[in-house]
Amino acid sequence: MICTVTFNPSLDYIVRVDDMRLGVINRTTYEQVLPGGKGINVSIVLGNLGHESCALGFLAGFTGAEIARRVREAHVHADFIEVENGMSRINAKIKSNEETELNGQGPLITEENIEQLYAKLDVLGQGDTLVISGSVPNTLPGDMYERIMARLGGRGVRIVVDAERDLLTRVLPHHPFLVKPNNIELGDIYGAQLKTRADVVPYAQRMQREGARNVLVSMAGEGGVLVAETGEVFESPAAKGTVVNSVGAGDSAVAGFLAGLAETGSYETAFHMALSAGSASAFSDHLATRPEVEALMAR
Ligand SMILES: Nc1ncnc2c1ncn2[C@@H]1O[C@H](COP(=O)(O)OP(=O)(O)OP(=O)(O)O)[C@@H](O)[C@H]1O
Ligand SMILES: O=P(O)(O)OC[C@@]1(O)O[C@H](CO)[C@@H](O)[C@@H]1O
Repeated sequence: MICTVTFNPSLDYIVRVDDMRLGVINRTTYEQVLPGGKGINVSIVLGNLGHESCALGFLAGFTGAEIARRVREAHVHADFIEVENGMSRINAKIKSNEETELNGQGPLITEENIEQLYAKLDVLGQGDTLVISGSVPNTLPGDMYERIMARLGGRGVRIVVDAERDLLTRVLPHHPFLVKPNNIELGDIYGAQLKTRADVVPYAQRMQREGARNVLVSMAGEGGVLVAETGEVFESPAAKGTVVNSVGAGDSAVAGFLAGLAETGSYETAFHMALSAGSASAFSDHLATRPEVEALMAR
């Protein structure tokens, strides 16, 4: 069984604005609303690739109800916890001359809500995979991911973490199965500017020495690097294409990696499926579908 946890789901409000300017009224030329949050995106792409998963997390208010409806519409098994205070966020993704994102804070999650989540996670055991990704609402302590890993430790659950800074570094001693920083996040952690795939390799290896079993570093149009637990290092440029919406490309890469590994047991194939799923999402206005991923892999 694969489960994803999204502490802070969102409705992603994606708009295009010609020549966006601050301090004036800007009018959109295109708008779209999608269910979002990193774990939810991973679940949707896993489903598109033919792998079932269960989406866990916290939802609140009318936005929460709409996120749940849209996740179910995407045929993902959802088992969210409804919280009482506040509302799930609406994250604005503004596409103009540059891409700008405005991500909200999210609702208040109580200790009781966390206990409800633990109860759902306690069924996981040997052979199961848990993906925990994205930010946590700022009302929660910064060691949430670490606490989950400590609780599940020793049960044989493969844990995948896609998060920034402390949320990520604090889980490394618990030996996550996979971490997926992008090159900028990896560079921020180690105080380095990582522009090329060659720049990234030693830092990905360092993150592996600090505890991660597999380190997948995504690099947008530059492709990515995988330092696998076998000791192998894979690197590849990204497929060429026209970017339509890259929101969720990183989550698609995580889903592609898990699907590729489950199907073939090969880290090399998993790596290429990860990059292809990321690019397939970036090249369309929806998250990657299986035929789109296969077409890019064949290239
Ligand atoms: N411009 C692009 N051209 C081709 N492929 C892309 C592009 N942007 C992203 N991708 C693909 O998607 C993968 C993940 O993208 P990226 O590194 O932007 O993830 P991310 O920073 O985690 O993104 P997000 O947080 O929006 O999900 C890349 O490794 C690449 O394979
Ligand atoms: O604020 P977080 O939790 O770090 O990121 C949330 C988010 O930007 O990540 C997804 C893309 O990866 C979007 O669907 C969503 O809006």
